[in-house]
Amino acid sequence: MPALCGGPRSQTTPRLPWTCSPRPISGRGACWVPVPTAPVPPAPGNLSGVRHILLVLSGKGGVGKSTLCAQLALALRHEGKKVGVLDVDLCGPSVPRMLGAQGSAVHQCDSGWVPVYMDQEQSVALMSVGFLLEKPDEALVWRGPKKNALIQQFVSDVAWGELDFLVVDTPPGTSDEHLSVVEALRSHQPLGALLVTTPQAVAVGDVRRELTFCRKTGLRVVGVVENMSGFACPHCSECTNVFSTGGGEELARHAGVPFLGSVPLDPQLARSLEEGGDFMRDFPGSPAYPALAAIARKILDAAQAPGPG
Ligand SMILES: Nc1ncnc2c1ncn2[C@@H]1O[C@H](COP(=O)(O)OP(=O)(O)OP(=O)(O)O)[C@@H](O)[C@H]1O
Ligand code: SF4
Repeated sequence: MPALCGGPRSQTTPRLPWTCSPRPISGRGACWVPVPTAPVPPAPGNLSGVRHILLVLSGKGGVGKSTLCAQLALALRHEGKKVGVLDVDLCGPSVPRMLGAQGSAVHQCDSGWVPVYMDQEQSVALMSVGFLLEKPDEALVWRGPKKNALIQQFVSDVAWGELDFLVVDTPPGTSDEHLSVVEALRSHQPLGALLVTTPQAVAVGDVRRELTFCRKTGLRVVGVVENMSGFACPHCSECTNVFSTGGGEELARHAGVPFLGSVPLDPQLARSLEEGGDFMRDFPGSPAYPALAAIARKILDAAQAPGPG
């Protein structure tokens, strides 16, 4: 693992094309805010210690991509893996809040940006534009080239160290940012995509477009997950299908890709996400827990299976 600066941060300027300036963030020291100065060349990368990269995609907003990213990172950690979470949902970064890291600052050291670690063992590392904003609810109003340059820099300039998995949260849809992240990551590691949908037909229709995106960009589809698949009552654990159900499984079968499982709407999960807690540690008896744990195990199996991802 490359040496990360644990002590006072050095004031090394990151690689071109960025110029960086230390900017104070209220009550929590300085963070480095990148300012693009030129078109971005392909970077050699800082991902040499990362074994598997999982891109989490959905065609529609609000279906639970960030939730799945955060919880699968925790579930993989509970399986003894070292995990990184890269949040490239630049306009709606929610992973820092969900993992209780909101308000943390990114530091700079000789090997690049030091991610924010969730624990002393450094078993979950996070990088998000949310750490670079002066105010957590500030909007990033940038045009495509600047966003693409920041994504490139997240890939090339973060000192991830040794990771078993890097889970990447993306914006909804198939935009420029998706192409940028696929291009930026492609040369580094075997890459797979996890497609998230909800049971309603519209979300399933949108996820079909994600499947097309994966085919066109040569991304291996690790599997489909159906989220918000029924409401799990916290009192009796009865699962009520608020919407239709089974759409994700049918879609996966139709597309010839694995179906990894269904996660119910779970009030305990919602609360844990709001509070930034460790759901996989704190709620082993809750209805969403076995579903998430089983999906994480299938991802581990997929990572061990021969193939491009
Ligand atoms: N299975 C679940 N049980 C309870 N609440 C959930 C579940 N999945 C997601 N949520 C809640 O639904 C909301 C939307 O989820 P999330 O932010 O993960 O979606 P997203 O697809 O990442 O959204 P965006 O497109 O805005 O990035 C969040 O408030 C989250 O807490
Ligand atoms: S789901 Fe129905 S049966 Fe279960 S506690 Fe709620 S109201 Fe009662």
